Parts: sequence; C-alpha cells; structure tokens
Amino acid sequence: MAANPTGRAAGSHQANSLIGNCLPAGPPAPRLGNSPKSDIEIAVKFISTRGRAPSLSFADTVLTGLASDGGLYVPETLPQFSGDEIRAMAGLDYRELAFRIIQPFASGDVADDDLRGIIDRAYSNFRHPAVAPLVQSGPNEWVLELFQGPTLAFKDFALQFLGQLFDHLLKERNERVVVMGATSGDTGSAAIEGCRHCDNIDIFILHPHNRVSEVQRRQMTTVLSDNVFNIALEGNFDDCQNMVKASFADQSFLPDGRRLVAVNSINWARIMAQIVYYFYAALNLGAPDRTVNFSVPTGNFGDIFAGYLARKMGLPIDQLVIATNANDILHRCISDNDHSPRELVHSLSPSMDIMVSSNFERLLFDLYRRDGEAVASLLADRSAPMQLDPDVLQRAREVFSSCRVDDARTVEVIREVFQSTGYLLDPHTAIGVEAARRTRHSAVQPMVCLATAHPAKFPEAVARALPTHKIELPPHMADLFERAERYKVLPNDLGRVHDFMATAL
Ligand SMILES: Cc1ncc(COP(=O)(O)O)c(C=O)c1O
Ligand SMILES: N[C@@H](CCOP(=O)(O)O)C(=O)O
Repeated sequence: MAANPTGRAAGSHQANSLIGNCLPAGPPAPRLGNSPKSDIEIAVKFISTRGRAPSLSFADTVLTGLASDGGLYVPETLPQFSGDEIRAMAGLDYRELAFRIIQPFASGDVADDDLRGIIDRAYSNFRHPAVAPLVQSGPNEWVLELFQGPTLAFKDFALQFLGQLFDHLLKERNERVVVMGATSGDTGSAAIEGCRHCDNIDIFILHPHNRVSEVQRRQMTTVLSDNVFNIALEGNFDDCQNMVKASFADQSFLPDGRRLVAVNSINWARIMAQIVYYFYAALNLGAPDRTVNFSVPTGNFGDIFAGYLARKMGLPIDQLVIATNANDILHRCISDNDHSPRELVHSLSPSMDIMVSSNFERLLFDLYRRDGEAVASLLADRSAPMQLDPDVLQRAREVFSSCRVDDARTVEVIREVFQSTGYLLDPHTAIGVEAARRTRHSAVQPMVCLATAHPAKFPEAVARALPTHKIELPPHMADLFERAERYKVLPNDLGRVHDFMATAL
C-alpha cells in the first residue's frame, strides 16, 4: 500500500458533472465565498425530523438531545458550495477546511475566532500531520485512516470537536450539564476523552456489559476522573440507546434543575464535524473535477449520513456504500425494502452491532421531502415493520448501495489484505473494503473506504485472521491493561440507572 503522509493523493483528474441543485425546497441557503468570512448573517435554524418541535439555534441544538417531539434536529437549510468554491478549498489543511465547512452552521452563535480555536484544539492531538491520511489499498481504491485520534476510532473527529464546543458554550452560559451517551464501544471512550477536562460537564456512558472488546472497555473504565461515570448495562447496545432516549424524554430524575445533553450522533454537531473528512478525502483525490465514492462501515447511520450531506452540499459523490455486518437491517432495507428488526447478534465488529439506527430518521426526513408528519407516522406505526414508499426507496438507491459481510468473510478479508499488501485492517474497515469491492459501480472513480478504527482495538478479530501476528497498542495506551478500572454493572432497568445517576450527581 502506498502511504501518503500529506494526505494528498495523486491521480488523473477527469471532468465530472457536479451534483447540482439538490437542496430541499425552503429558504435560500447561505452562499459561501472562497475565503473565510465573518459576515454571513443568515443563522441556520434547526428543525425536528418529526415537524412538531420548536426550531432551535445552533447553540441550543448542540446543547440538547432529541427534539421534544422525539425527532432529531437537522438544519433548515444546508450551506451549498459551487464547483469553484470547492476547487478553491484544494490544498487546505484539515483545520482550515473544517473551519470552512463548519462556520456556516455555527456562525450565528460562535464567533469565527472562537471557532478557529475550538477546531485547533480539537485536532491538535491527532498522531498524523494530515489528521486523516489516505492510503492506497488497490486500483483506484483508498483507505481513509480515521483512527489517528486519541482513542483510535473515527469518533474522535467529532467528539474532540464537540468536547471543545461544549466547553466554550457552557462557559459562556455559566451552566453545568449532564452528558449522557450510549456506546457499542467507540463513542464512549471518544466522548469521555472529549469531555473529561470540561469543568461544566458530568458524563455518564452506558455500554453493553461484556459486549465491547476489552480494549474498548478499558479505554472508558480506566478514566478515573470525578466527572466520568461508566455503566455496564446488562443488555445490548439498542437497550443502552433506548435508555438514553427515554432519559431525554423525562429528565425529572436529575437533581438541581440540571439537564441532559447528547453525545451520540443524535446530536447534530457530531454529524456536522464528520462532513469535513468527506470533503478532505475527495479534494485530495481531485474533486470537484473528479467524482469520488465512499464505502462506510455502518451502524447508527451517522457516518454515512455525513457523506450524504457532503453530497448535498455540492461534493461530487455518485455512490455511498452502506457496509454492514450480520446486523444487516440497513442492507435489507436498501436491497429488499425489508426493515424488520431481528435479534441482535454479537459479531467480530461489535461497534456495528446495532439494529435501531438513529440517523436513518434524518435520511427518511430528507427522502420524504422534509415532511415531518410523514416521518412521524412512518415511525409511530409499530404494528408492522416499516416499509418505504417505492419512490422513496428509488431515491435512496440512486445514492446508496449496500452489502452485508459476515464474520467469516471479515476474517478472510483481514488476512487477504494483510498477506497481499502488509496493511492491517480492523474488522469494521474490512467490512467496508469488502463491501466496496462487491458493489462499486465505477472502476474509474476513486473509491474511498473509511477506516473507522485501529486494528489494535480488536485483537480478537485480528488473531482469528492472523494467529501469529502481534499487534501493539500505540505508546500512549501501552499500559492500558495495568490501569485500574471503575464502572458499575446495572440491570436493564431505567429506574435503576436513573437512581445511580441521581446519587452520583
Ligand atoms: C469502528 C466503527 N465503525 C463503524 C461504526 C458505524 O458508524 P455509524 O454508527 O456512524 O454508522 C461504528 C460505530 O458507530 C464504529 O465504532
Ligand atoms: N458504534 C457506536 C454506536 C453509537 O453511535 P453514535 O455514533 O450514535 O454515537 C459506538 O461505538 O458507540
């Protein structure tokens, strides 16, 4: 594999038409210039996917969880970039690009200088100078290494940023909040790492007991700061996520008028920060004069939804591949319009062991032409598995392909890629690579496979693929297995979790 330290890839650029005019009907979107501006006056408002909650400002959206109608917040308008504007971003470093992408969303509530500071601090402790380096993995196939942050997963991109943003907004408001999140393994440690130094935050993370890798658990439970609380729930990830959502709906268990803030990808800021690396990768591969496609290991649908938004903002993307493990509800939905829930299985890619994908609702809202009532009724009818209208499914298939990769094949892919190139994939990334190879439409357009985690987080899968291969944690985690742990095992019982939280606070 050709590692590319600058993150800029070589390749012949070919002209491609830009995806034009794909914004939903609505108020005009802010237009952007080629240089940073501080004078954009249109503050983006955020509305609920179920259409019945009040709209919020950027800051209020960041400091909340679900909308009061149970929906998820999305921007009322999306900033849009022309081909020339995207071309002018070529060569920007990651931080400057992040500023250009995020500023239009945040400008109503965060001054430009403050936003630059937040972004600089967020990406200052990534291990690679390119922040998100590209590595060539095959003919016109690239791996985008999103695991160079402190906790070795793509979650650091959004959660290092979100921790800094929380800190800024909460200090401004002089408010102390309770952050509550669910994790199948990676969000938890990234959220803790992002928030542990925030004076105005107590953070509670629920993970499924015995269902995350030992490295993942220790990354969370060895943080012994007074404001960090880990709960091992006797259930699966969906139980953890349900509990978090139920807690947002009734926060009366919290003492002293405190309120909950979300750290999962139900929080809009998580998605927003992830849009940046789609632009970064595509620009480095020749966009906007070249169409670039992405394969995304998918669980809660946050990461791939960020790619969908990048496309809507003007980035030329033809194909987004939803790569799932055996928990394949999203693959079945796209391929067969089968959205029936099945028993969650414990796989070698545990971070994607998810059946209820929160952000799919944001996609539905868009596909149903931003009709909140339609989304609310689609999701409210629990009598039968959800069925998408044929035209909606058709629109989804114009962008999304999907593929399911089971554990046996995941192990083979890790082995095959290592033996042919010397590059070690983590099991989630292996699923993305395999899905890309099985579904890609074009050999000419680059295919970028998002490498969502470092293989050292999943030694079990690596050992199955390569029994004699020794894999080491990076130096800052070398003593992880000697560190003391602290966490509380609790039954899958909302009242017990709330009692624990109220007592801890
Ligand atoms: C390593 C890894 N890959 C892929 C995913 C799936 O991402 P998303 O939930 O945004 O679909 C996750 C968890 O979210 C993850 O931790
Ligand atoms: N795979 C995630 C699950 C939570 O997803 P999120 O993106 O909504 O936080 C994890 O590793 O915890």
